[in-house]
Amino acid sequence: METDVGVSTSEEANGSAAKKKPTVVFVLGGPGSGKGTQCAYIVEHFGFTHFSAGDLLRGEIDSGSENGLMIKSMMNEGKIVPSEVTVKLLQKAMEESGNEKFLIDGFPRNDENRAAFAAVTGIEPAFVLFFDCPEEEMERRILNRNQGRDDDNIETIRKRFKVFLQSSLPVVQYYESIGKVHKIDAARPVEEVFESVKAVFTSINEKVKPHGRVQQKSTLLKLQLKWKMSFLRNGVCKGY
Ligand SMILES: Nc1ncnc2c1ncn2[C@@H]1O[C@H](COP(=O)(O)OP(=O)(O)O)[C@@H](O)[C@H]1O
Ligand SMILES: Nc1ccn([C@@H]2O[C@H](COP(=O)(O)OP(=O)(O)O)[C@@H](O)[C@H]2O)c(=O)n1
Repeated sequence: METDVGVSTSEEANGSAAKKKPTVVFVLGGPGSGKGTQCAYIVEHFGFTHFSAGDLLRGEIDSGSENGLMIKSMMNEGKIVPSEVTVKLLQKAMEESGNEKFLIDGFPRNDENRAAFAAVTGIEPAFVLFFDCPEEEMERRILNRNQGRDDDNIETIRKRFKVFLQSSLPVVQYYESIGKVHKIDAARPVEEVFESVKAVFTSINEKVKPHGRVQQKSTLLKLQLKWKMSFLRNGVCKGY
């Protein structure tokens, strides 16, 4: 079992004493692309805590909260629930978890989600996993899912696909434009998809290990500082 994935924050890389922010990986993809399935494997191998925005919203409905009815009717229409509600649920879940590495699945689903999360938590994702899957395959998977979800009917599924194309894909494109997306071909058997996912997490691990680039750079800076101090103390500091 590999557990190491700790994606260092800029604070860590600079060696400053600033409070370490949690590592967040956003897991995106159309409805039925296999986000939840793959997250379960990632948790098992890499020690993340997984939160599904959809599950948190369904939990809110089941808890009988005052937002429950509003959430239920929006989900039944395949619409995106206001960010205020979803971000609050995610923030609370992260705070209560005791972990500092999170997979957040099905979020952000639109630009409002993305901006609200950044503004409220101050956290930017370490990277984004994007499960790329053709619509016909996603539709087949959802219709076979059998989880008794009210929104897994053909009419709502089509609405969710439309919302995905209009609102969620632009978020993926935004993260692509800043080089944060790892795109995975999700139209393969579960085990094959996970091999690709594993490769992403393993390569991130490699980059932040003691002999990785980030660490080497900060070690070099520390050494340079040490030399300068020693020259200064000995009064032979010329040209530095
Ligand atoms: N690679 C795959 N091939 C075939 N079926 C899959 C694959 N990944 C997931 N499934 C199945 O498809 C359905 C949707 O997967 P799920 O993980 O719930 O998707 P999402 O979280 O993206 O909505 C589930 O019934 C799941 O067992
Ligand atoms: N960030 C999010 C995530 C889900 N949702 C709602 O929850 C529904 C189900 O999302 P989900 O992630 O559980 O399931 P999939 O559509 O990915 O299969 C969405 O269609 C939205 O109505 C939301 O409003 N905002």
